[in-house]
Amino acid sequence: MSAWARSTIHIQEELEPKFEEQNLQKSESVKILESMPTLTKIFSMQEISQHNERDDCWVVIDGKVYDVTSYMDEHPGGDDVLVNATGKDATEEFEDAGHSKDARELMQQYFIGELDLTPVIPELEIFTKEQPAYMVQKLMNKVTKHWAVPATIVGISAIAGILYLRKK
Ligand code: HEM
Repeated sequence: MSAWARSTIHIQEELEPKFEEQNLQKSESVKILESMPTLTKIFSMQEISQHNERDDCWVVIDGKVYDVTSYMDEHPGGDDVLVNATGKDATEEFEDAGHSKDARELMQQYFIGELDLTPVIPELEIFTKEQPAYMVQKLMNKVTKHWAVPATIVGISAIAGILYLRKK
């Protein structure tokens, strides 16, 4: 589980069992906290795809992540379809199966978080303080590699110059 996911555990999830265990009254501040929108856990596709077995199965439908492990035996569509739906966005397959309104309500029980939709930014070339030295080095490498081009230009110019002067 990512650090971000760990740090965004639902307040309710944390507090409810403790209150029940100790038979405590909730204070006003706790009630206010509970009425506030809770933070959703965010999972990367890489992390989600590790839960791809019958006894540990997460699926992604419409950007939402569901832990369907405990639903395996009850799923009318079978357990295989759920296992096969792991590691990818299974929205299309879910919709193709024509799930009823009841099925859509039921799935809320298995909701555990959302898919991280942050685009992966390609690593940018980092220019350091040594940039001028780096550029000179790059230029030198190019000249060493393609020395024949400037040498030919200089040679042709010299021959043309000599021929021109001789003509005069
Ligand atoms: C939390 C997730 C899911 C829940 C709660 C769920 C629930 C259900 C339920 C209740 C049914 C019975 C028909 C209905 O009432 O619509 C069903 C059927 C089915 N589901 Fe799911 N489902 C889930 C995910 C999926 C996924 C991800 C797939 C495919 C990749 C899938 C494929 C099917 C299929 C093929 C059927 C059988 C349809 C038929 O025989 O008519 N389900 N599901």
